Amino acid sequence: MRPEVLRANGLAVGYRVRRRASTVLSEVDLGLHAGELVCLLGVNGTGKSTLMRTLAGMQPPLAGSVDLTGVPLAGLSRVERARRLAVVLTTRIQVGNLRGIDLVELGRAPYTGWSGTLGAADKVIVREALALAGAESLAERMLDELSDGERQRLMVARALAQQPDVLLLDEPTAFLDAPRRAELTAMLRGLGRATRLAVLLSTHDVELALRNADVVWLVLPGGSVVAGAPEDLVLDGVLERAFGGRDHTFDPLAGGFQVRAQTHGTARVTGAGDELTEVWTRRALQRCGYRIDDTAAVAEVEVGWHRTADGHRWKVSTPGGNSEHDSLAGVVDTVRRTPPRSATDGR
Ligand SMILES: Nc1ncnc2c1ncn2[C@@H]1O[C@H](COP(=O)(O)OP(=O)(O)OP(=O)(O)O)[C@@H](O)[C@H]1O
Repeated sequence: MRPEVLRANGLAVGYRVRRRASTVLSEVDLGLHAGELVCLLGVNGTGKSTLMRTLAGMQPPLAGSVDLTGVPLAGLSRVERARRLAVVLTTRIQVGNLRGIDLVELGRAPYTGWSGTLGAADKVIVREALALAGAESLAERMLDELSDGERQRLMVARALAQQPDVLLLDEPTAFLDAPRRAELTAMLRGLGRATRLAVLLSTHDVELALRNADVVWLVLPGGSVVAGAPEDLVLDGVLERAFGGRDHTFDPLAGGFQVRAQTHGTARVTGAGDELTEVWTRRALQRCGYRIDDTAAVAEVEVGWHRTADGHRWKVSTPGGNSEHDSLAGVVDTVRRTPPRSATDGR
C-alpha cells in the first residue's frame, strides 16, 4: 500500500460569519496517497475551493484536523509546510516586473533561507520544474505579457520547484485550451508515477477527470464527499446524482453530459461496420432532440449510410419523404425540418 501523505480526519470546512459557523462540508475522512492523482469534482459552490484551502492550511477547519505526511498540519511551521505541500490557485497573481523564471525561482524560497540566493542545485531544480510544466519557453518572458494559460503553467512550475510531497491545484485547467488541459493532466499523472508526488486537483472537466484520475473525490449535494475509482462512481450512479440536473444528464455510456433535450421523437440508426460514423451520426440526431432506439417498432426518423469513394452517403427517411446527403450537416438540416412527434401524432 502506498503511504498516505495527506489525511483529513473528521474534517468540517466552512466559514465563521458574525461568529456563527457556516459549514460547507462535514465529516470528511479521506486520505491522499503518494503517487496518486486525485480529482475533486462537484457542482459550483459545493465547497471544492473551501476544502482545498483548508487542506492547504490557508483557512482553519471548523472541526477535525489535517495530517501532512503523518504530522498535524496545524503544528508545522510555514517553511516545513511549504517543503511538503505546494498549492496552485486560480486567483490572479499580482505581478510586478518579473520574468517567468523569477516566479518559478520563488518556489525555492522554503530551501534558500532568508537570503533567497539560489545555489547551482536550486537552479537545476528550477529548470527541471520549467521543463516538467512545459514552460521552458516562458522563462525569459515578462509575466504581465503572458496569457492566463501561460501564467498558469508557470504557477505549476513554481509549485513543482518547491519539491513537495503533495501538490494541491484548484482548477488548474480553467484557463487552458482542450489540448493543454489534457497535456497538463497527463503530466501531473505521469509526475505522480515517476516521483511519487501526490496530486489533488479540483476541476470542472468531468470527462478529463474520469479518464485520468486514479481516484475521484466527489462532493455530493448535502455537503459530504465520497471517494472512489472514477468508473465505480459512474456505475454506481453517484456521478449522475451529483451532476444530473433538470436540463442536463450524465450519459454513463458516453462518459459525458448531454442537454436533456425535449424529445422530438425516436430515431433508428441502421448503418453498420463503421463505428466512428455511427457514433457521430447518433450524436447529430441526439443534438436535434431525437432519442435513438434501433429496435423501436415506430420511429419518426431512420438514418442509414454507406461508404463512397470520397466519404459517406447518408439516407434519411422521415414522414416527409426520403432524401440522401453527403454530410451530416445535410442530415441535420432535413431532420430539423421534420415536425416533432406531437405534430405527427394522429396522422
Ligand atoms: N469567504 C467566504 N465567506 C462565507 N462563505 C463563503 C466564502 N467563500 C465561499 N463561501 C461559500 O462557501 C460555499 C462553497 O464555496 P466554494 O468556493 O468552496 O465552492 P466551489 O465548489 O469551489 O465552487 P466553484 O465550483 O464555483 O468554484 C459557497 O456557498 C460560497 O458561497
